[in-house]
Amino acid sequence: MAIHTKRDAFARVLSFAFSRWRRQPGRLAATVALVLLATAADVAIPVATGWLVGAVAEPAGSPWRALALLLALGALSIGARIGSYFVIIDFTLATMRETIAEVFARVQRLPTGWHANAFAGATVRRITRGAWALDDLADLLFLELGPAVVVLIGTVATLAAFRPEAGLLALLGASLFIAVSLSMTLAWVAPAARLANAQDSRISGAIADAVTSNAVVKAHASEGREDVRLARITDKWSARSRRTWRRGTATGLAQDTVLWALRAAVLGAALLAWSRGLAGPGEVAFAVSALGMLHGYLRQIGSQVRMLQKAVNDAEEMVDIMDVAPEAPVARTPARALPRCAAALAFEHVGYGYDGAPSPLFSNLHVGVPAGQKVGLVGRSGSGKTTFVKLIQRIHEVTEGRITLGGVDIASVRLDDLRRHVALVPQEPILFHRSLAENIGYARPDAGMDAVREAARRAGAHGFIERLPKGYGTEVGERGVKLSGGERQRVAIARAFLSDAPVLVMDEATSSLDSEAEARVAEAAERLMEGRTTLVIAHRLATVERMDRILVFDRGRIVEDGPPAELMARDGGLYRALRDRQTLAA
Ligand SMILES: Nc1ncnc2c1ncn2[C@@H]1O[C@H](COP(=O)(O)OP(=O)(O)OP(=O)(O)O)[C@@H](O)[C@H]1O
Repeated sequence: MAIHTKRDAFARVLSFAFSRWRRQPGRLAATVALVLLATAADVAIPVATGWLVGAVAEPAGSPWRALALLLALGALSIGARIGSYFVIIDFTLATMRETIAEVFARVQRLPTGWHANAFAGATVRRITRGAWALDDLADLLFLELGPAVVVLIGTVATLAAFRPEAGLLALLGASLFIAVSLSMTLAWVAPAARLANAQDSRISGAIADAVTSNAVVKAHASEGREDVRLARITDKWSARSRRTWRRGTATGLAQDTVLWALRAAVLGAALLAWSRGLAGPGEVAFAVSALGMLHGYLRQIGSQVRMLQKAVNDAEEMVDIMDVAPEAPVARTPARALPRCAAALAFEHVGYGYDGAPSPLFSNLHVGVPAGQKVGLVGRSGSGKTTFVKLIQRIHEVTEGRITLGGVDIASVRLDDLRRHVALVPQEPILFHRSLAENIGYARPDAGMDAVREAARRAGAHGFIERLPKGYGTEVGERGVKLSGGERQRVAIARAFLSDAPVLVMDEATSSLDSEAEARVAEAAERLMEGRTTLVIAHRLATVERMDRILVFDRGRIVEDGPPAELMARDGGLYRALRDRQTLAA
């Protein structure tokens, strides 16, 4: 995650919000204009009231015109205010809709490493809380704080016109008040709120993590342990929130203290002037009423500044997401199209290491796979097989050398093109909580039901799907929990059939299926491999024996390379040792 200083949250969040608000200039201008109109009417109402009272006081005066004006101003104030609410409803909803879409689009495109470190639940919370904070932010700035500041400036200006020294005093007082409010909020409350919000996201992350793994929790009868674990996280959240809220309250106290100090200074000065005969009762009354007005506006602004801080902090973690760079769609220019037939694969002097690893996993890895060859990748756990296939999909980017498909450097190919070229059948297929038809069709959204059925047939999945009460319309549960392991694998194979990619990467399941299920999966896999360049991270002897060629990995190096029978015949070879122990990825 991008690291930011605590104080720049306001600048970052406000510039994020304004850049989205600017996309609706008409609604923005209408909101501001209507709010200003309503505010102007509000300010004029006491003036019209004054006329009315003045007219009544005069023996021959007629108050009716003043009354008509007063009613017209009242209607204008209500009409303009309600109008601004109607406009801001559409303005805010459009902003929230666009922001959610934009952040979701970014989250989907963030690198695998980011997702590996993020809790899904926390990400959801960051986005939803942030979107709602944008709603608060718009209401506060345009409907409340903005008009209040305008009125304050107007009041100070009126005071200054009437009594320059009173205007100066009001200006100094208001400036002191706003300076105290902003500095305490920015430097003291906001950093605490940032930590509280991070913990708030952790609560969502922890709940989602435990709920997602509920089967494991049940299997270990560890519900109580999970309760305690969550309580630890909420305890910390509560401590951090208490600190934030107390700081907010203390800021309110400081604001009130400044207001009362201002009141004491002004009244003290007025009374001193009166006691020396420099001011009459009229002047003292003026000072009292002007102060009362100022006090009201400043209090309002003070509480709005505190709400503004909350909205900014609530949006902050969402804005952070937008600062993380997405996967590069094309790492090196110019982008090239991958020919459909590009199925020969080559690693040319490839180097790659994970961040933080003491030494690179691969260095100078050099190996070619001709089109259509079936290659088994074997080796001990952690020897680099998974990383090898991830580099082909550009889940990680090589740091040295290059990988080519059909002679084209994959770094110069658009990511979506590359990934459509490589079908993946993972070890633990993950399905969407959607219908089976949607899950299989995911590989090719334009495929019709006939193509989906055909793919399922070839994957040996059609039979079990047809037997389900809702057939292809059956929803499979989150991540596919309602299907058996073998069924999930056949759905993943059906997906790969449908995508019809020239390169196939399979990570064979290590968990044992019963022999019948295993035979079905193996048959389907065999059919899928036909005519494709295939890389199988292989764990089963039967699979390995059917391969054209085996690459044996050991600590990031390919130590043996050849047909299975030839490797088996090598005395003292690693493949043979692994086979003798019957564990190909121990
Ligand atoms: N995301 C990651 N971040 C840091 N190190 C990683 C990451 N993924 C893998 N590694 C490390 O890289 C090395 C190679 O891992 P890799 O997953 O490629 O091995 P593997 O041969 O596929 O193992 P297995 O058969 O157990 O799946 C291991 O030491 C592993 O700990």
